[in-house]
Amino acid sequence: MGAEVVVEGLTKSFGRQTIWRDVTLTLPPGEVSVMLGPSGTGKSVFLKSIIGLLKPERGSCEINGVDIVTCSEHKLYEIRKLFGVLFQDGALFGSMNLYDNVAFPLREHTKKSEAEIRKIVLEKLDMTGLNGAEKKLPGEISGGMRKRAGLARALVLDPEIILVDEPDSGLDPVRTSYISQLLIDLNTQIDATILIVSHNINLARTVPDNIGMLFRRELVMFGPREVLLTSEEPVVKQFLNGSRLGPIGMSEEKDEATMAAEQAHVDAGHHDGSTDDVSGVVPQIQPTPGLGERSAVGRRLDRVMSILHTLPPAAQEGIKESLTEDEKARYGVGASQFRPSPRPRDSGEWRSSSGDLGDGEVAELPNSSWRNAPPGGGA
Ligand SMILES: Nc1ncnc2c1ncn2[C@@H]1O[C@H](COP(=O)(O)OP(=O)(O)OP(=O)(O)O)[C@@H](O)[C@H]1O
Repeated sequence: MGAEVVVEGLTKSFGRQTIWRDVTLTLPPGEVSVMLGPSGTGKSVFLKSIIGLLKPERGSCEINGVDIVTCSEHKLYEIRKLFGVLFQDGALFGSMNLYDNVAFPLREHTKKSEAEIRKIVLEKLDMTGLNGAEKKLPGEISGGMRKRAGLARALVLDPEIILVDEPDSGLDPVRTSYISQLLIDLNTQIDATILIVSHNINLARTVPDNIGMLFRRELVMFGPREVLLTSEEPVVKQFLNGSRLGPIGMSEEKDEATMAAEQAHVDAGHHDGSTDDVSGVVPQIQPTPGLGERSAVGRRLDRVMSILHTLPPAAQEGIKESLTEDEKARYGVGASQFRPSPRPRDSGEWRSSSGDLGDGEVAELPNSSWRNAPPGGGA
């Protein structure tokens, strides 16, 4: 199973520009999480901070008990070996064929023989659907293939945590669906913790177990997918519907007068720019038949059911509706005596800033009805 990543009170600035502050969340081990946010909100900066390529000014990011913000360079080097990273463009070496690109980390960081390396490289190329393409140069293949080659390379050191920066960038919707399926299949096969940074709505709706969103220099939310997908929070609704109506503007956030003018424009019959009316909890992508079940699914269900009473009512409904009859019986859903058992403080629970929540209580967002998980909280 992949490693847990516990982020607490993380703040990152460049000079006087704060990118985000006080970000607190837990990436549950072996689960898939997506960090959403409009362009420029610091998603890539977040990803680079988690792997220690950038140093946040405050807060901690603990992996296997090591805080990568304050640990020594030596420890950081060791922790980085747990990671596989897919950068936006695949970050392949242009002069090397795919085989050598994928073999590169093994030749650099291990003492494996060429025969062992060959076995691993061919296995990872197979997992990413690149059988037979090993002699191609990055310049000779499509963007989607380059991404998959980048993923194959990210897999060769058997990572416990995979970070994926905008897997959909530059891809058409169909290729984006394929890469979404591939990410779920990889999670099924290796049970790694996966964090995807993206602003692709379809990917966010269908791939992750947990979703977070960065906006206005803070983490607006982070929690089980059902929380964000059923959220009435204006910024979340606007983002998920790709609409001009809401607090997100062309570049910076909008003032109230602009929002009112835009609302009047739409009320007068003009289109708001959104492309679909999908709402609520849509089904999550399942592993390709033959690969078996994702181990994360059962673990996540236990975890989510144990914090169900702390979630917003719409999210609770979404989760209950997705349960099979067996699951309902197992968790006592529908029975009047249903009351999930409390979990330990650092179990990745969704919670409010005021601490633990009781039945029927809800968490709060800054300036709105729901809040991100504060210190100790998370997915
Ligand atoms: N090394 C750096 N030095 C100074 N500023 C930086 C650095 N890296 C990123 N930034 C700034 O941090 C902000 C957030 O950038 P980031 O690339 O993380 O956004 P993003 O949410 O990933 O955007 P997009 O969705 O467009 O990729 C931007 O204003 C960017 O200019």
